[in-house]
Amino acid sequence: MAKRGFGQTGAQDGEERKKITKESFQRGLRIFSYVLPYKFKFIVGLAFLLFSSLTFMAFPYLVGQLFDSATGNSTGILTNINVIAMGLFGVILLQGIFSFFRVYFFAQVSENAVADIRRDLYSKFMQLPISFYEKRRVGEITSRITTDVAQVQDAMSITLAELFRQSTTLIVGVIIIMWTSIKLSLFMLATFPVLIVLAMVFGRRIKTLSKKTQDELANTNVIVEETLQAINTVKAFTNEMFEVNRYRTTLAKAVKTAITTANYRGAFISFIIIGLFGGIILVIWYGATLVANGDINQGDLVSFVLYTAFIGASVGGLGELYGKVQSALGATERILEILQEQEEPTDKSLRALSQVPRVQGNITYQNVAFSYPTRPDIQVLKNISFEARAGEKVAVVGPSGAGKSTIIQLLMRFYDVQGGSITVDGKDLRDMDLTTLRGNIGIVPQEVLLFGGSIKENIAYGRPEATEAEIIEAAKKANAYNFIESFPEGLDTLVGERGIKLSGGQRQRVAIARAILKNPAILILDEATSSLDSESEQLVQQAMDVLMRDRTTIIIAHRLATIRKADKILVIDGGEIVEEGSHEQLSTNDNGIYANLLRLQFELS
Ligand SMILES: Nc1ncnc2c1ncn2[C@@H]1O[C@H](COP(=O)(O)OP(=O)(O)OP(=O)(O)O)[C@@H](O)[C@H]1O
Repeated sequence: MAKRGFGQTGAQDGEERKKITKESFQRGLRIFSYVLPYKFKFIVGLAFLLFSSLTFMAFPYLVGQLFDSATGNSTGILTNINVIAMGLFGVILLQGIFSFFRVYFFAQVSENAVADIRRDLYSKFMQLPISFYEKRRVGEITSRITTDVAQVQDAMSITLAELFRQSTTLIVGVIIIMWTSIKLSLFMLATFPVLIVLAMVFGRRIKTLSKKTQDELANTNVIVEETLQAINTVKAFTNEMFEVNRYRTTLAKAVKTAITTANYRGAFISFIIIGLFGGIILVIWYGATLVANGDINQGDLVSFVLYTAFIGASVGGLGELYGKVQSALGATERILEILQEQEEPTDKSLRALSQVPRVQGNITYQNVAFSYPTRPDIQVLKNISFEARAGEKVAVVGPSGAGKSTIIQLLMRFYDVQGGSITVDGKDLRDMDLTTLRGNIGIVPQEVLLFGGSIKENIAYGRPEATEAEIIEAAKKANAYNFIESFPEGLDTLVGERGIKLSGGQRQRVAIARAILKNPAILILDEATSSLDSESEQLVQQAMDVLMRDRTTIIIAHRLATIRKADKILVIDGGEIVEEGSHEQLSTNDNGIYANLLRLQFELS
């Protein structure tokens, strides 16, 4: 079967960080539908956030009062130094308590909402058609559920809170200073537009650079993932150092960009510091002249300076937050894009295989034409017509790349045909429910992939509701029970990454047991090209024979023994059926392709 091999790359789709526009912001807000189920906690969290932001704003005021009462200029209700100091402690205490509850509630909302997003994304991944996966790299897709979701989580818990806090500080701060002294406030505010314009120019540059850093880092991760997945291939080709160099080069590029970004970020931060403190010095200077003229008193100047520092910090903070909101919006859009992808039309109401209506298994291909969605210009199948009646065994043979696996993929409706039609029991696959179709097909692939877990779980994958007795029976029929029993833990023996490694023949027999348990009307066998030792081969063959009984079987055949038993042989070449008939009919035609294939390919098997 055609596999997506090592080093194969899918078309990479753009991952631009979206500019914040009204539309992107509105689209981004749609992710908040995930917050809706937790809206009560969210609102309580927001309230605590507001309380903590507001109490903090009392701090400069009280410090001013403290200063006034110390210098004997006190005019307000607060005159006693001790009372004011207590008040300051009170403010900090409240601030601490409010912050705790703010974090507590926001964590509950964001953790739950993010788990919901992850669950929906994963459920989507499971239900998207194969063609979706062919256009993308696995690393790219997994980063949706990891990196992008983490960014959204950050946005929901930290960024949003910061945004809210900084904005409150800015607005309330400006109102308070205006109220304290209009003159001084206007003077102070005159220095700010300059700061803001410069911050925006800086911010934009940093944003593009951060995106570049992210992209380059993603490239390095793709190398890690691909090579780890295909570590055997890397080692077989002794390409370890080649890969290390490839990684090193890509990493070096990422580091270079990251450092440039960091330089800009550093410059940005020092600019904020210098600008901010420069501004404060100017304000103190002008404030001092106002105090000298008796326009305001000393305590007011102290609070004013503190408010100015708060306002300055929040403006600086908002600049940084802009970038974060932007990344979060980008991540949100990428997540929503996936959530809006069209799923395969499976019937989710059919919970158990036993509920799937059984077909008889009459298969007809009528002038089928097909090209893969990723390569629409290459026609892989042309005008394929054949029939497999219920219970018949049809062997598909032909050179590599002829289109054998494609014929099978179309039967499972991994893709839709572009011309002609495929019917099962006279019904077009496109009009058939996908769950019914696939529920009636069993497959024993060439390379059997077992999931991490016990042998029992792996066999039960064919029919999750099966009882232990049924699993054992299937294992026996598949000639698998003997070797399973020889393991100390029997059916509970773990396989896969952390378990025992089964041999090729054993894996195939587990796959056969899976298919027997599923008991499908239609069977697809993709014979292994690599030969097993003769004993194992015989066991597999026997098991296959049991499995094929009374089912319509389509076999991508590589062994003469299998082909001989077939009711019909289809010889495929260049995406077309070039010969069709029984072994006896085809092998007598000495000049035929089949006879030639027999000589070249099957003679020795
Ligand atoms: N997912 C895919 N996307 C694009 N092209 C594909 C895909 N799978 C297979 N092809 C192409 O379609 C053609 C037929 O491939 P297919 O896997 O059906 O051949 P095959 O006869 O099964 O070969 P083999 O015996 O080597 O497995 C090949 O040219 C292959 O490159």
